Amino acid sequence: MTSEDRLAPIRERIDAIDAELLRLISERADCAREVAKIKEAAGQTTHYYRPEREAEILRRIKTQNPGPLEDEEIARLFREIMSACLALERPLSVGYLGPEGTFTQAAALKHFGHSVRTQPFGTIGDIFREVEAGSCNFGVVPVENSTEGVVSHTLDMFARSPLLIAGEVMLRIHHHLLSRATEIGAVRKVYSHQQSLAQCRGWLDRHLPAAERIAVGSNAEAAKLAARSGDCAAVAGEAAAELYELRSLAQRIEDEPGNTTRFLIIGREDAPPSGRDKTSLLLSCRNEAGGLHRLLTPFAEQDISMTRIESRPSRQGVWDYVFFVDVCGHRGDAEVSGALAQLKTAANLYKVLGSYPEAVL
Ligand SMILES: O=C(O)C(=O)C[C@]1(C(=O)O)C=C[C@@H](O)C=C1
Repeated sequence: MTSEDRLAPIRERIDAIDAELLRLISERADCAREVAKIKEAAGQTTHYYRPEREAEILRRIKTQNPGPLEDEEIARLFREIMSACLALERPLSVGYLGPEGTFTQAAALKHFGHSVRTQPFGTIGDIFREVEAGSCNFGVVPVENSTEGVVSHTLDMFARSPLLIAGEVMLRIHHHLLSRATEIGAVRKVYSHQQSLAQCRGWLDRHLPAAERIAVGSNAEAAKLAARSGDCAAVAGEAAAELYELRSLAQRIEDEPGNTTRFLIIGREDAPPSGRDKTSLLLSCRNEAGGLHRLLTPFAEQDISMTRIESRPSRQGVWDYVFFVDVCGHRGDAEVSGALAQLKTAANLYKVLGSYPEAVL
């Protein structure tokens, strides 16, 4: 029997499975239409997107996954099915830090799937403004990188904005050296976002010590610039290579192999409880011995884990600081709401930035 003969019956099985999958996915899409009708009747026009429900579904799929596909892979497939179902109910528009091809766009698509309308904006401030004005349903902004630390501009925007955090996305960041040149030796200038240059500092020192490093607004803009001249390169992601037709001269040049960026989903509302949530807060206390310790004591007393604390100058006094704090749990949970009530009375500044599901994908 030839290999073609052996393949034929398996392909027949695949065709039958595909027909069944198609039937089931269409049936699921019909259910989404029913859901939309109920939401419409209830007048919940702003609640078509349900982050807590999506997080629950993805978590369940991952625990039920029998293999052989990886949990992440199967969750990505379901992510896209839900994205298409939501688009049938009501398409979402999502603003991100552009231009096209940035990691922020990749984060937006990872979180919402490919059926949303993504819209690039030039600055983090523009994204906040557009979501506040209602021209985008949600925005996606970078907040911290595992190698380079916090994106301070994003944190500062929260201090001034009424927007809330409705979700988080973790994205593994792989940087490549992209150019029209055919070899690394021909590269005289390297463009990238300053964080990316910093994340690849060691590699650039070793392989391109003489090349000039130029910081620009985004990795995608760097790729655009690199596409203009044969002796330039960009440090950017895979999406930018395709978009700007650049050759990848070296892959995965980041100094830390676990390099991950965390992005936040910002919206006019945060998310209802999903069972595994985080709450982000903006706090400040009196500038005195033990002030911060006293402020955070309610979390310890209620056994609430703090996953992050970041300090930023308050811009009000020379030595005054505000703290960005993330804790496990939803602000509607009894322990968290108890701790928050205590905190509110003790803090100089107290602002809940939102409760939202922990990243699933
Ligand atoms: O359950 C809902 O409320 C739905 O709208 C359905 C659905 C889904 O496809 O499962 C779609 C979009 C929502 O964001 C959450 C879930």
